[in-house]
Amino acid sequence: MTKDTPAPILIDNLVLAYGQHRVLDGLSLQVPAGSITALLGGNGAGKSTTLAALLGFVRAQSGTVLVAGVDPGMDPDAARRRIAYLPENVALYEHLTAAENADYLLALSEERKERRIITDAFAAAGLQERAWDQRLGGFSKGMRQKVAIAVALLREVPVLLLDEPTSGLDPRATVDFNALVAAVRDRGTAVLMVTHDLLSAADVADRIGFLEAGRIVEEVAASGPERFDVRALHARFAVAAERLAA
Ligand SMILES: Nc1ncnc2c1ncn2[C@@H]1O[C@H](COP(=O)(O)OP(=O)(O)OP(=O)(O)O)[C@@H](O)[C@H]1O
Repeated sequence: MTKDTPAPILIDNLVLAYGQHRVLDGLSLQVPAGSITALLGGNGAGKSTTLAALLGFVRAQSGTVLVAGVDPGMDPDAARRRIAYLPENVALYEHLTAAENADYLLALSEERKERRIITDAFAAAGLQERAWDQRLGGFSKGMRQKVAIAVALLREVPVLLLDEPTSGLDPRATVDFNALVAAVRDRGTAVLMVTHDLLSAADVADRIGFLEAGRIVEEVAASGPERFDVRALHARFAVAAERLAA
């Protein structure tokens, strides 16, 4: 990978409106390979819309969106083949077991793996062995996410999108989840995480971007001289959220 390699997630000057309502207004954001960016912002700031644009669910009025070099507006299927996506409520099949879910989801994306490879990924994701052949019906949110992230790990895609992944997780499950996301990052994946959880973002992200009025108003780094101060950020973020709610 050279310095000149384009970032797998590349958004430049994106303008996107629902009817008359302009939600993204000149949004620019790049997530390089092997890094995690957390996108924070108040309710309705456009975080999920940003993910929808990357997934090709919504089309922009102007600007550039590229997923590993593919424009999701032009070829949404090709873009989605390059993305592992965990929506806020992970969609899995309740009547199938964890292993059957993984098998089925991998078959859908034409990336079937043998059982041993699937169960190795479950183990890496921290899903207990006794859950591998249980139906999803009784699984907690944390367990569902482990299944989903195991599938994401197996797909070996360049981009991972996470929508509010730690909402509803207890602190232990949040720490475990963040460790998993860091492991995915360390394999070279570009990770974009939408969240309200500043502490969790500060724990795992390399960069945090604040979305307000349809664009990134501030971006901070997790290491080096620009390393952010979580308390100062929290104070600023709370003020921004109040301003949006007003
Ligand atoms: N399909 C849609 N049609 C019309 N308006 C929409 C649609 N989806 C989202 N919006 C509006 O766009 C704005 C941005 O919504 P979005 O879901 O992207 O925000 P968000 O930052 O993810 O919010 P939250 O933190 O509450 O999940 C909101 O005002 C929302 O009502």
